[in-house]
Amino acid sequence: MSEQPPVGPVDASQVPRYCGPATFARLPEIRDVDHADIAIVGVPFDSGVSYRPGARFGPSHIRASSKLLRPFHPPLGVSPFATLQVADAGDIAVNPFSLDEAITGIERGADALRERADRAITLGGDHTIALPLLRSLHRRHGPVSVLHFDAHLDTWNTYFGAPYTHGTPFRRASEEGLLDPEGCLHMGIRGPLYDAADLTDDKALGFAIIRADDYETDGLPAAVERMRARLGDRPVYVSIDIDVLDPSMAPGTGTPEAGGLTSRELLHTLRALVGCNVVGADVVEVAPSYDHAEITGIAASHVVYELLAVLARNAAA
Ligand SMILES: N=C(N)NCCCC(=O)O
Ligand SMILES: [Zn+2]
Ligand SMILES: [Zn+2]
Repeated sequence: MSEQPPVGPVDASQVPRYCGPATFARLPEIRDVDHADIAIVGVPFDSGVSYRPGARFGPSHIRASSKLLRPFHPPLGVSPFATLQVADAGDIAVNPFSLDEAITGIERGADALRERADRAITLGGDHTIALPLLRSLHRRHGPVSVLHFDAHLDTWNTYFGAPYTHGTPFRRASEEGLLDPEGCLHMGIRGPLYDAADLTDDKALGFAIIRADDYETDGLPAAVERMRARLGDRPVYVSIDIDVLDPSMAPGTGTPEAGGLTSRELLHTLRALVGCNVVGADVVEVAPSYDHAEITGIAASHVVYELLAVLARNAAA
């Protein structure tokens, strides 16, 4: 952290919220600060989707839905933007016509951003982007625990013979040795699979599972306790597919599944990461064309804010 107090968001008592800037939470752009503790960066890319497209517009939608965020987070008793220098690093612009080039471009963009910011929270984009982000992170941290919130496993092998898709990033990451197989965990899994073997394959890749149903049968505190026990003090990458939420609370997404978490359950679970070594995060699969009244965008922006509050609380400890 630098000596100067952080440059914070535009003051909503001076400049109404619906006036610019278009950055996340009306924060400064990264070029306006010396160094950022946390960068918010967009990856507007959705060429890896298997069903509804549109997550390329996720970053701008989440930013637009983040204007009402306020400075103080009561449950954790922190002011994230006053504790940490958070800045918006804009978007990593990648090739929409070549998955291979896009994946290399995202990795290079993430590497370059690390020169200017200690950690990044990435706004997707479809879930394909987690693979290059994990490749980049591996260079700095070695194998990490992935804490993966999603309706879907995303450890499938290929789609139409293609290895890089939004349903396959964590299988590729595991094969490449990017993950700590003792510490990876899916949260919120539900819905139909292709085959029972999907689950045995997933387990062999190093993932444990807390299902959406477990929230119902065992309750939220048990889910949180199991999560913390699995993560321990390992470096954790938090990957949040917004479709982990029930479609009623996140309609704006490409592969919705009934029976998901409430946004309250998700925010509460994330809050329990206080004290964990969170080294990076993404929020993916927000597809605004299927959203209504910014329901999904607001959920995603609060998810980012919750992560920022956790990181601020950890930094203040
Ligand atoms: N990563 C997300 N959102 N979805 C993966 C679903 C892949 C499928 O169509 O089976
Ligand atoms: Zn999903
Ligand atoms: Zn996913």
